[in-house]
Amino acid sequence: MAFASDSDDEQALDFPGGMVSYTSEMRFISESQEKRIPCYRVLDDNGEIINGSDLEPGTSVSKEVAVKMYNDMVTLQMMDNIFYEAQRQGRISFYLTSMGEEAISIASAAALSTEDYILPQYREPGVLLWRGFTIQEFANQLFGNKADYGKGRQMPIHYGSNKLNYITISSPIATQLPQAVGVAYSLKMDKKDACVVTYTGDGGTSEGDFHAALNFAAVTDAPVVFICRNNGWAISTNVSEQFRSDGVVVKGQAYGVRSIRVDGNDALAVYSAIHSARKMAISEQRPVLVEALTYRVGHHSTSDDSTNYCKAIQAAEKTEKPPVSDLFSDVYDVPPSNLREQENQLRETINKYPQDYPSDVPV
Ligand SMILES: Cc1ncc(C[n+]2csc(CCOP(=O)(O)OP(=O)(O)O)c2C)c(N)n1
Ligand SMILES: [K+]
Repeated sequence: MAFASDSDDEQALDFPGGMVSYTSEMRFISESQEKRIPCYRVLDDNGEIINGSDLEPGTSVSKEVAVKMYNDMVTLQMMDNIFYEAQRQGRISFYLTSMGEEAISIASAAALSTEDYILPQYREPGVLLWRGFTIQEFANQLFGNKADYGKGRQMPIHYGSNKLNYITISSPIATQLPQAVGVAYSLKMDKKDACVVTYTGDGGTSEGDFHAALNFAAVTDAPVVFICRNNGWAISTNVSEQFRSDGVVVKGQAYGVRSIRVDGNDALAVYSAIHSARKMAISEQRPVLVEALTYRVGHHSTSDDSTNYCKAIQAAEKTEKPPVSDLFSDVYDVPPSNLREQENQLRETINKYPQDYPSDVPV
């Protein structure tokens, strides 16, 4: 049996990737850290800048940029409301809103150059809006008309724009991630002063493509920024059923990718983090992972009814209604005759017209 000694610990193994020190202590690496990775924010709960907060040095947001960010976030909400209603009216076949997640797409777009390539998931039309895609251009795609750049071949919301360096959305989750690394590698070979920014939801990180992409980006030193919108849900699957790790941010380190967790509802924090991430990606030629914590305020899409996976709602819906007799009890110790008469009349009416009364109320 070997005993631990200090001198043991000083010995090291020269192994590909660097020196590995020896230890005679058998210690498994814990599956979790004691404390969760903190979430970077700049604004407090009231939207005021926190004193001494760490905005990236040199990143002051001009009034013009701040106003455009606000305008675009409001425009995105209005656009979502109108197109959502159009879908409900049967005028388009499908729609998906960004409600609750506007700050991630708009503030990240604000921190980029239009030379940077975007490989989106589907909840980032805010980037297009920021870059000047018009409401008419969105509408043309949604209606699949002749003016749609995709010639009506795609489902609604699968936008794309050559002019704006926004690669067309494809439905299969996470395929854009390894593709983004390929695009970033080509920018690297061409020595371009630009990077690739690719988006995924937390659900996308449960796909193999996410893991392949992070590793691929790390080993090719590709200038790509991965932005994960962690809104806690992949349609009806909660993150607790998707992974046991501390969210998504910790996966970066395992692949050798620098990473940060940020408050996705804090537009200034998103702007600052993406501005820094872009600079690191280009000047240091490396990938960066950003996990933005956020909430999906609406349904997943028009094909989904999220009240179905509210557990509370399902349980309440399945529980029997109180019986008819409860309508007449709990007021009088001995019900007066007129009340008993009303109860009898009600029961007779229900017996006569059962189809007009809810079947789940015990008579
Ligand atoms: C490979 C693949 N599997 C399943 C689906 C069906 N699907 C569409 S969206 C979605 C949820 C994705 O969730 P997430 O990545 O967290 O994004 P969010 O919708 O929350 O923005 C799923 C499972 C798909 N499009 N592609
Ligand atoms: K995709």
